[in-house]
Amino acid sequence: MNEKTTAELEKLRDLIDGVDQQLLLLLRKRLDLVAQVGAVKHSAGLPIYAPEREAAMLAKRRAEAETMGIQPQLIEDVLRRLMRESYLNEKDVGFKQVKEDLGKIVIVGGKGQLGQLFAQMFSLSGYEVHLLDKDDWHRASTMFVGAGLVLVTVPIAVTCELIREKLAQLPATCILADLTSIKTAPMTAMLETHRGPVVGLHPMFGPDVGSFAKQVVVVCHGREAPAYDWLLEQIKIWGARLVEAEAIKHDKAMQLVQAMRHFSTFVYGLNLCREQADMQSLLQFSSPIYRLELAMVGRLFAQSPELYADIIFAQKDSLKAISDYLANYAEALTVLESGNRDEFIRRFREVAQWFGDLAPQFQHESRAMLQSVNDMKSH
Ligand SMILES: C=C(O[C@@H]1C=C(C(=O)O)C=C[C@H]1O)C(=O)O
Repeated sequence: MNEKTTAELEKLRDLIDGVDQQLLLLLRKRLDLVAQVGAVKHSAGLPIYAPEREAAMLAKRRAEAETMGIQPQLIEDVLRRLMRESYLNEKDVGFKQVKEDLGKIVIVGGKGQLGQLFAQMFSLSGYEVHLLDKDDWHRASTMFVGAGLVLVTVPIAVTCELIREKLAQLPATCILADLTSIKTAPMTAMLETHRGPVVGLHPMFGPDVGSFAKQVVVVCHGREAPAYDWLLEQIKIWGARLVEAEAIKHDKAMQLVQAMRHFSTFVYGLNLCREQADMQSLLQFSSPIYRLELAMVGRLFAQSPELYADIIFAQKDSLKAISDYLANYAEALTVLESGNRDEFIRRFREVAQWFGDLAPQFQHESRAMLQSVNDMKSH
């Protein structure tokens, strides 16, 4: 670089630094305004997440961007990232308490990660929360006196037994709820053990989400829905979307959504390990999609093996879903072995047709994800 270029670049870079500093000031200002919105919502008992407001705001800003010669997607990306920040910050203000005369909430398995997350959300909403963990059963009967909600969030393998053996003496008006990732067996156990209101919940996210905004919670109705309506309302105020489901249908979906997928991910990792794959060069040569794939596989092994064993072993019928996958894999392999390229293409088309409009939609979605993956690279 000659001196002139250096000087020119330096001048322009100073100006850019100035603009970025102004952006910071504007961000500070926006965060403060959002905090005020949070306070207003808190006192009015409004949900943290306002999808209509977001859609209207995004549409307006996109149109304005267009007239200014800015890619609409750029402002949309920036605003969506800012809105994520808003959910996190609004959360700190706390939430409206929907049911003020509930009495205690006891979280069984309260020291687990999901238990702690729910404990935090209930506390932020003004409820009196008690945690009951493995070593606390000697105090359980006193803890259950005056409880308005007992929420079970223990490993799947012990859920039903624990419900039947330990939760038979709850106050009659107390709500019994669980967060287990299968629903049929725990629902049956709760309904058979407790005479009062029963509801099954399955949060479709892990404990590391910063906020409930836009997250999905599956609801399986048990008994006396009006008694636990406030609980569903409360979860909506936290920003989550509730999806009602029949326990059997939910469990069937989980054979694919959870058991089959986690098991395939496990085998993918197992294979990399057995093959002694050279991770450094895989990373070096990775395209964005492969980087994302490695991240999704690798993140499994950063988590608890017991948790995943529980999820995969939870339903006997998952074995069928997984065996079918293996059969399809083996059969597709024979196409490859026979060198029948036309047959491969025929099947490819068949699957593409089956995906229909979803295939291009997924391509569009994944493009944005892949760009974020690439943005995250620092060298
Ligand atoms: C700030 C608000 O709350 C949330 C955050 C928004 C934002 O950051 O602009 C917009 C809508 C809400 O999901 C609001 O309702 O205006």
